[in-house]
Amino acid sequence: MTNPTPRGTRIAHLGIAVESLDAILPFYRDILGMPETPLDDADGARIKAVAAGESLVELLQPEKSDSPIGKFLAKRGPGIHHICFAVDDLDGMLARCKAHGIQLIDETPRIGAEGKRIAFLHPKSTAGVLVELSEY
Ligand SMILES: CC[C@H](C(=O)O)C(=O)SCCNC(=O)CCNC(=O)[C@H](O)C(C)(C)COP(=O)(O)OP(=O)(O)OC[C@H]1O[C@@H](n2cnc3c(N)ncnc32)[C@H](O)[C@@H]1OP(=O)(O)O
Ligand SMILES: [Co+2]
Repeated sequence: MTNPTPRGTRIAHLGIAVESLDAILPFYRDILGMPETPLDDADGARIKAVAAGESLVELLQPEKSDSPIGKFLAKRGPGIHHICFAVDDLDGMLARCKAHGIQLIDETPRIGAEGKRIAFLHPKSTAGVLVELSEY
């Protein structure tokens, strides 16, 4: 099988569902010393991000209970919510995933919190892990 991502697939970010940004941000930013990076809020969540080298950690606090993060917190409590991989060609990768039977949540890419094109894959197709793909 040909490698569709010549630069390799790096982790763009990890998404962590949190009850309170105010309570947890100081751990990452002030104790661990990870620089805060401004991001837009999205998908009914307030988002704060800190840098981990070339990757980010997104802290996601729900604004409403029926949002993806609100439902996740209610069912599972705080914890790792999704992993995001950067790919060179998002449209090509979505077609490739679909051709291999992976269920797409977003058939059409949309703009994520970093202003990049993103799309999610369903956790039922990916061993229970919600996967986000982001174009470099
Ligand atoms: C895009 C902006 C930003 C960025 O980085 O740029 C973000 O990352 S925002 C992050 C929040 N946005 C999303 O998560 C969008 C994608 N997610 C979804 O579309 C939904 O959350 C979905 C489809 C994964 C689940 O929605 P649904 O309404 O079906 O929720 P349920 O609670 O009924 O869950 C059904 C089923 O899926 C399991 N589930 C849900 N979330 C996760 C998860 N994060 N990881 C693993 N599994 C998950 C849930 O437990 C249910 O399983 P079941 O066995 O049926 O109980
Ligand atoms: Co994300």
